Amino acid sequence: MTSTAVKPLLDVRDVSITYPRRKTPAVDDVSLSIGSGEIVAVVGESGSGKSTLARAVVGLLRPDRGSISHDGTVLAGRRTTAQRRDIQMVFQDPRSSLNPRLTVRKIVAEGWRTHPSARPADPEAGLVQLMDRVGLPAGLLDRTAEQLSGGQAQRVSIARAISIGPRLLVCDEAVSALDVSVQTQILSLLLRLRDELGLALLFITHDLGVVRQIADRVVVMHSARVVEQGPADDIFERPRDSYTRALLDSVLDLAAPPTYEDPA
Ligand SMILES: Nc1ncnc2c1ncn2[C@@H]1O[C@H](COP(=O)(O)OP(=O)(O)OP(=O)(O)O)[C@@H](O)[C@H]1O
Repeated sequence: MTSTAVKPLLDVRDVSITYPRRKTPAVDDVSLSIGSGEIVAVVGESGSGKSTLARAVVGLLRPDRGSISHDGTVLAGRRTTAQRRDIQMVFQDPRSSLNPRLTVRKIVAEGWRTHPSARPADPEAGLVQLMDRVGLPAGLLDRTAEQLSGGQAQRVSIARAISIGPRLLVCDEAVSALDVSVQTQILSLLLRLRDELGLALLFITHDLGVVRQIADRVVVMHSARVVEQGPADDIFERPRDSYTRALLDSVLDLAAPPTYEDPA
């Protein structure tokens, strides 16, 4: 009997990263994979290594050990234009990741300069379509980034990221700076983009409530290492690791209904 192994879109194998002048690794022997159209959340407390891992996946940092493969090809050395195009990042705070003086039009079309093959035949129609995809009126194209609300700015960041047709979006705390109601709207936008475009997401967050809303699979990090990973339902309903259980308990405490004392 023959079997054809499906290549994951992204495969992180035994990756370790130590920052210069640091004694302990920021990421220690981490492995995870993401399939096409899959949403994988990496969750853990501040300092557990999540952002370092995200930066390595998009090529901003190079692992000291282990490998990162894209579509079955190990990403070593300089990435090709196609590899860079395929993995895009959305940052935490759209107000600091977007140039406040640039118009939305300039920001969203920016990627077409470095990736001309992604430029649509009719760029203006392409811009209007991208705005529609992220739920913004085309009338905002001539506003500057500083004139946008936080939620609008994060939608523009997402439009910029998807303008060149990536297959994987790395979202590093992409909703943490937003109000809870705006968070929910951005999460449903990301879920819709997964359905419409087949986008995969590597979703970095410290917030288990966010993970519950969006993830197919969850990777729990603690002190630079993966302590547990699996389907979201298993992690939430049958956590095996004591750190995962403690994380879940802390959220359950927060979510517990308030108890009122009878003043009488
Ligand atoms: N540029 C850097 N130089 C040296 N050490 C760093 C650097 N960036 C992060 N670190 C250290 O690496 C470890 C992991 O940090 P990282 O930012 O990846 O964690 P995190 O889980 O994303 O936390 P946070 O949500 O607070 O960013 C921490 O000990 C942090 O202090």
